[in-house]
Amino acid sequence: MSYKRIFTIVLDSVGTGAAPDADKFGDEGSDTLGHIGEAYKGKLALPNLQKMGLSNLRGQAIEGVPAVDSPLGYYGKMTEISAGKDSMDGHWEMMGLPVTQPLDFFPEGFPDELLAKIADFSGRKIVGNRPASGTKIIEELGEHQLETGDLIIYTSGDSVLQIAAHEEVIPLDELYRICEYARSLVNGPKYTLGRVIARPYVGTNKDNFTRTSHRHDYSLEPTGQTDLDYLQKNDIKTIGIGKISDIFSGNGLDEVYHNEDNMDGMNHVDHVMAQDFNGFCFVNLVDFDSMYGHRRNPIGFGQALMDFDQRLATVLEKLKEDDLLLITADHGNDPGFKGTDHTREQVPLLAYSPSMEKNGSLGVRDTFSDLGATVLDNFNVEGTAKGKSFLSELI
Ligand SMILES: O=P(O)(O)O[C@H]1O[C@H](CO)[C@@H](O)[C@H]1O
Ligand SMILES: [Mn+2]
Ligand SMILES: [Mn+2]
Repeated sequence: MSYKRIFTIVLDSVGTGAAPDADKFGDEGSDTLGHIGEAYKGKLALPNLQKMGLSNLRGQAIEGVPAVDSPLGYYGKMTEISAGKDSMDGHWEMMGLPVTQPLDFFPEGFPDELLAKIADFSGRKIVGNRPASGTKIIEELGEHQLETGDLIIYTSGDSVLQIAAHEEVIPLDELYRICEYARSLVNGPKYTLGRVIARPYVGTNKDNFTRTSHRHDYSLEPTGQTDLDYLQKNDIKTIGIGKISDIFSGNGLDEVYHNEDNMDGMNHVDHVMAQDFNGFCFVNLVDFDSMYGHRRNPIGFGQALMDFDQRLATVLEKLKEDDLLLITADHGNDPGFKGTDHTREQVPLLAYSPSMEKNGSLGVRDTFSDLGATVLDNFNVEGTAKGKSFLSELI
């Protein structure tokens, strides 16, 4: 059987337990879903994800979300082979391009030489220059920025250079120009960074600074062809919702929607589901990560999962016989864990189509690339040859 439309929803950072190589990242014991369940003390309710087998795929069920006797479809986990644990690593790997060369990251701050160029280009001084939480650093340096117009540059455990800028001090078009310039400095060979991120915010003082949805990610150009490119070349329609287009620098996508937030993302999913097409719709919902994971807020994270779960009900209802829905994640971001960085975890893999006559386990996949391999297999397209299709297991 082949499906006419495949929808893949990436719940950004919704990991399901430490990966076998978590020790290399200092992430042993991390478990995003498990620790959210614990924080809710049995009150987490995810009826639709539960029906799909969200706890069946785990060794230990999420508190409040028991495993079910007969899941709707197929369930499993995927292990990441990429060198990093950022969104880019996860999504590129899903699309057959694992990031095997570690990218640069700067736990001690960026080299002076690099910052001097950004200061020269922008005519602004630079403050910050260290790993930090984005909300904490604007609390700390935002008022200084209001007074001086200095740029706030910071990083994290990921390969990222982030520029926080008050929208009324450094207007968006200026911020975006500075970020584009910074991007041009970190495309290798000397410095290779996964992402430059514009982080605009508004507010009058440190107690009310709020980041806006005008965030923009400038990713490294994919270093090779991805499954998206192969699909597109073979006239299979490709649609990106949320930050998918940013992550692939627009490559391999026929149609693109940006999200204001998760619910807006689900509106886009509903909109695309109402269209008739033959192809692949790749969705990223980032609020889990940016609003709750990095903020180490398990209650907010759980609420965002419950909100998603409600919207999932409509998606499940509207799926057609020849549609396939895949739900997964790109890395962990355990809100019960130390620090504020992503966590190296395995990710859930849930597969459902109303045409399925059976259910069962897809096991633990050796790489996220199995997802892209399955999509290519379905549309009969030759691609990167990374990953192993599980299409024939879905019956
Ligand atoms: O703390 P904020 O600014 O949300 O930053 C986070 O967002 C980046 C991209 O996900 C991560 O690398 C982490 O630094
Ligand atoms: Mn991510
Ligand atoms: Mn993140």
